[in-house]
Amino acid sequence: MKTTGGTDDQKRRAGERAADLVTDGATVGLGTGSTAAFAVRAIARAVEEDGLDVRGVPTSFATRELAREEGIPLASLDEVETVDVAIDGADQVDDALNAIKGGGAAHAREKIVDAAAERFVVVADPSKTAATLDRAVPVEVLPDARTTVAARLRELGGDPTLRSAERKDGPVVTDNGNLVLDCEFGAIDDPASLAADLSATPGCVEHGLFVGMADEVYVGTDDGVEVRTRG
Ligand SMILES: O=C[C@H](O)[C@H](O)[C@H](O)COP(=O)(O)O
Repeated sequence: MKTTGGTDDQKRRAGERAADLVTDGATVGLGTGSTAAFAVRAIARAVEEDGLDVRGVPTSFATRELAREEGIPLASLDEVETVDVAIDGADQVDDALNAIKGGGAAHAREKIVDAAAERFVVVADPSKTAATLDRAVPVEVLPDARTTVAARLRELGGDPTLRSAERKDGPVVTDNGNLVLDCEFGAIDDPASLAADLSATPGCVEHGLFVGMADEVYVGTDDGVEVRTRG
């Protein structure tokens, strides 16, 4: 379930500008998705061409593969306690820098890495920005809990749909072996309250609401990068 309408040039500008934040010796959270991939490639170029000394912490199988191919030294999630800077994409970002993530079903690991970061930078294109979050919220669930979690999501006013795989029969299975319910809530006026309700639902492994986490959002435009900062 991808919801992107930006251009590659917009995404590239955002990703490459964010990659400039990475300094020598840093532990870097490597986000997932088409926008974060531009940052991953830019970091890899700095490693190869400038001898930048980093270790990357990938947030998904796909990002680990990309970073490995591009030659970024890696550490796995269970080897790090803190991350200096995390650069990650988003499906939607509101004016308060709250985000919906998980269009690629990577939000559980992304949230762990992004929350461990001293500085968490979202990279996006203008199609991702909105005054109020209103896209479907991905909810990763233990497979056996999908029915009870779906019932709870309906109690919370949502309309959940089991995410289907595009190129195989059956559902999407996350990197963690779980399923994803995409839940429409309409306009989300109080993301913090909804996030707390989702986190308190037994069987919900992680949801895609990233509330109060991003320090900055870099929005790539047709001629530059707009930097939005918390506060
Ligand atoms: O699970 C995937 C992630 O949350 C992505 O960061 C998000 O879906 C944005 O991806 P993209 O930059 O490809 O739109």
